[in-house]
Amino acid sequence: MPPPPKNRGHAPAKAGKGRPPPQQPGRRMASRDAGERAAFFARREAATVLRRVLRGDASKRAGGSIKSLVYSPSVRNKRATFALVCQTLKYLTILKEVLASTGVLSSKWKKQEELVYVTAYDILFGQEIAVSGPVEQFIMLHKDAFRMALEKMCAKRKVNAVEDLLSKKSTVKPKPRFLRVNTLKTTSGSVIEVLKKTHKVVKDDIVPDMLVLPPGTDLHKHPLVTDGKVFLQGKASCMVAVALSPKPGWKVIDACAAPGNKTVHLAALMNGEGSIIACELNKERAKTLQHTVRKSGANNIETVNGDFLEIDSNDPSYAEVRAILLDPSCSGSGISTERLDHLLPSHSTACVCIPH
Ligand SMILES: C[S@@+](CC[C@H](N)C(=O)[O-])C[C@H]1O[C@@H](n2cnc3c(N)ncnc32)[C@H](O)[C@@H]1O
Repeated sequence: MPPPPKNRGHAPAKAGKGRPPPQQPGRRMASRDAGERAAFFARREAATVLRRVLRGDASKRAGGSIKSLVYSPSVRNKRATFALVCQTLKYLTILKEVLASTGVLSSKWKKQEELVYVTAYDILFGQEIAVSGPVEQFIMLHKDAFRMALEKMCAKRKVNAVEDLLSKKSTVKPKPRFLRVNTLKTTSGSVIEVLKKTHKVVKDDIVPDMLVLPPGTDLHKHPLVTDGKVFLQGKASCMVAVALSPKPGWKVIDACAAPGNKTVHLAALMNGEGSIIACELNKERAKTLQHTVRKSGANNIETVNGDFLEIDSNDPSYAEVRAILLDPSCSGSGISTERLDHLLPSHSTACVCIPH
């Protein structure tokens, strides 16, 4: 028998499409209300991301990674949205089988099937739902039928819990949280002193001034990050500037620079001495590059919004250039574990495991 779902099955409130219902009078727990409303919107944001991810996967075209889609400016509740997308993908084969076996998906709901999957995940395996719209009402209406279908699946496959239906292939070893100390502003020793009060932190054994923290450590809002004293940069990304090993005083071109993590890493390795010309073709990304440069405190970087291919190599101002860092595709974005590709249907053909 599958374990009982965590939500307690509140009667769904009436709501318009895409809009949560008004707050119920008499409720005292304002923060809980806010959390429920945030969850309502996170389900919609997760459904939009899921649609793009699944379409990209089905068409075998390189769409945006889950992370890049979630971290786009249009997504407000990034943390909850990311968790919902990943969890829904993990349970997707089971959810599809449950919905198919109960035969409740009319053409109306098929048009919004990603929202149905996300909401079904949230109601069957996730949190208690109180703030609801039409899709929540639809899932709540059929919740008992879905639970029975889950029980039948477990019985048929001779497993005790729904989690036992999940493929072992769908889990990968979580990666540590890497961060790079910006030596233009601080030292590894100072950062370790601050972080060790709250986290387990060690120095990386390969990349200088890289620190390693446990997987899942969230430092996005930590003052060290917001002040530009550390950059949340992956290990592979940091190896590039280290491999180039620019010396203080060199003149270097970063040809494809935005968002600028490697540019400012170059500046740190050069101890802020010499000069870096950072080219970025895309206008919006050039603004991000400028922001990264400002945050790093480097004052030897000239940003250029333009095509590095149009640089006139005969121009005497480039005569002194000692090295070019060329990173047209991100060192991390092509790695399947970074992109969480293992969660996609095309990577998990045997997502439901059937014991012999
Ligand atoms: C993978 S990203 C670079 C990441 C960056 N090195 C970092 O570590 O933060 C590639 C960037 O190159 C830019 N780009 C592509 N072709 C370019 C060109 N011909 N000239 C300048 N920038 C270009 C893209 O707009 C994109 O922002």
